[in-house]
Amino acid sequence: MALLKVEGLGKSYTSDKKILKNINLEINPGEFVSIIGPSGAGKSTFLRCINRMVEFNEGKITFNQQDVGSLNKRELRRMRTNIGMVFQHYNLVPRLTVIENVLHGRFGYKTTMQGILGRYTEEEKERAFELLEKLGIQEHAYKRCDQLSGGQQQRVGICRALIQEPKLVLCDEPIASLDPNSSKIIMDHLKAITTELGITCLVNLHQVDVAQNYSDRIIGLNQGEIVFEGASHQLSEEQIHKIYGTKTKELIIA
Ligand SMILES: Nc1ncnc2c1ncn2[C@@H]1O[C@H](COP(=O)(O)OP(=O)(O)OP(=O)(O)O)[C@@H](O)[C@H]1O
Repeated sequence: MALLKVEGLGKSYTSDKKILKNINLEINPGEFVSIIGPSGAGKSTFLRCINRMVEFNEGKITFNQQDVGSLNKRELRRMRTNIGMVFQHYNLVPRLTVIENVLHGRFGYKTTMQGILGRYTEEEKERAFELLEKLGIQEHAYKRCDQLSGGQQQRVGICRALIQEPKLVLCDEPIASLDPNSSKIIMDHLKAITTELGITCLVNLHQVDVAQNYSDRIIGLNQGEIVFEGASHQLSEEQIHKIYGTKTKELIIA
């Protein structure tokens, strides 16, 4: 059974323009799926509709057998503990330490007061260190996040998402601010750890070659519509042209 089912999804921010148009798709447990498409295609909007960071106007989203659109505030908060997010600009608290930022991923499980006081169990702290170790940054645990490189900060962002014990991780252009070396490290880690933990991953990407290298499946968005959906090896030059409206792959990657 699909972990995520999207039916007839539509989103407009203003009355004169539809950003997402009749999006239909299913994501199965354990899949690694990339969404590609030109700037403004609606990739971020789509990702944000899934956990209702952005409210959608039309259609239905079913996550983990729950009708996302019908959840009240409290139910939504509970559902969001099952969905981790990784952002382009990491969204860490720069003046806090690495370990504190990772533990923030447990916020959804805490009362407001526990969260404010930073009350975490020994088990949670141990898990945070385990994840930092898996991502190769345990030696930085007590450094302030703003002392780390971009690639290291993104690894903290991934640890923070994973400590939630999510069923799904949504990654919104996780390597857009990184150089090619750091990008490879991040994608390798993301793929390896989500595979190891059996976590489903939905990733917005600008780089077609990266999507092809890491994904089980690729979804191509153009002007708010799905214009391609298939296994990575099915993405031909012609399909890429259709997604981006360009003639060569070089133009897209540049
Ligand atoms: N909060 C908002 N209010 C109004 N319009 C918005 C808002 N957020 C996004 N948009 C518009 O929606 C369209 C799609 O934006 P979105 O960020 O989802 O695209 P994208 O494919 O992720 O683009 P990029 O790759 O550049 O991040 C754009 O035209 C954008 O200007």
